[in-house]
Amino acid sequence: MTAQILDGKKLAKQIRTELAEQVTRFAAETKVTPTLAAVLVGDDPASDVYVRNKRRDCAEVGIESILHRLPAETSQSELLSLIAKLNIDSQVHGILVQLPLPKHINTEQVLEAIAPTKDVDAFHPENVGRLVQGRPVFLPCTPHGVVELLKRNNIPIAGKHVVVVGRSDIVGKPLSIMLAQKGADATVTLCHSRTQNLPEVTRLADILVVAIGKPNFITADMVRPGAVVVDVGINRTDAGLVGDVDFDAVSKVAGHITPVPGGVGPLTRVMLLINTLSAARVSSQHN
Ligand SMILES: Nc1nc2c(c(=O)[nH]1)N[C@@H](CN(C=O)c1ccc(C(=O)N[C@@H](CCC(=O)O)C(=O)O)cc1)CN2
Ligand SMILES: [Mg+2]
Repeated sequence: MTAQILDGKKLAKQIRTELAEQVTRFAAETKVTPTLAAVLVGDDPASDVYVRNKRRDCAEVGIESILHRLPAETSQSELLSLIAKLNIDSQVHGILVQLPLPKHINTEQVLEAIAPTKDVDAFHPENVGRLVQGRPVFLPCTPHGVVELLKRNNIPIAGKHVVVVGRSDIVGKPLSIMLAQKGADATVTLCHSRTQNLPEVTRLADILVVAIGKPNFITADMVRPGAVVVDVGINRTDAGLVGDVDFDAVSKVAGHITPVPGGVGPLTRVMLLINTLSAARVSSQHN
């Protein structure tokens, strides 16, 4: 068997085309251009690429983006005061602080300083709480990207057993909550580094989502034949960019599989655009 490829790059392009029309209509009706402030601290090369790509996506759909590039030595209070300024700037609808931040910065405190109404990453505790309670304002970008990739490829989720490997705040934790929520209705198992007999558990999955940051960790024997495999990992190795799934081996067993690159990553970026437009809509209703 050869798995069907879930092409995130193509789908992201299609959603951006839809979004461009929505942004044009919104701007015509309100005379407001949705605007994202991107905060990049330090010189992590990967973060640099991600922020550049996000800003290119914004330009493509008609969202304005403003880059605030700060040196690695920026202090906690300098960063907090920039966020305080962006919070009260009525021209700014969304604030994105690219992670990871330098080690000396208290990331939790920074994320909590972003106004929840401008928190287009949905990392603020208020937005995480709203997600858990099933009344989100913004959905977190990568988990939303995973769900959209499944839905738009007509992969049923309701009643299916989804095994999520990795319990990060950005991916595994929120994704497992979203999938178990009413409306998505999956049965979810969340696995992590202390899970016993991991291959036995992953083999139970109708849909296996992996987000652990370990190159080629998921091997063919860990996947039930015909399962849907979603690889959220992005690992830079000597062999280039690879996911958490051994793509060549697993694609011989799985029914569907996402590639890396070109799978979940491009959808993560699209969901940020959706949240920025949504933040601008809410803000214009209040003005
Ligand atoms: N503030 C945030 N920081 C981080 C997030 C996030 O959602 N918000 N997630 C990751 C990084 N990330 C977005 O910021 C991200 C990573 C990768 C991609 C992507 O499109 N990947 C491409 C490959 C690009 C490459 O060559 O590296 C792909 O998979 O095809 C998008 C977003 C941590 N930080
Ligand atoms: Mg820190």
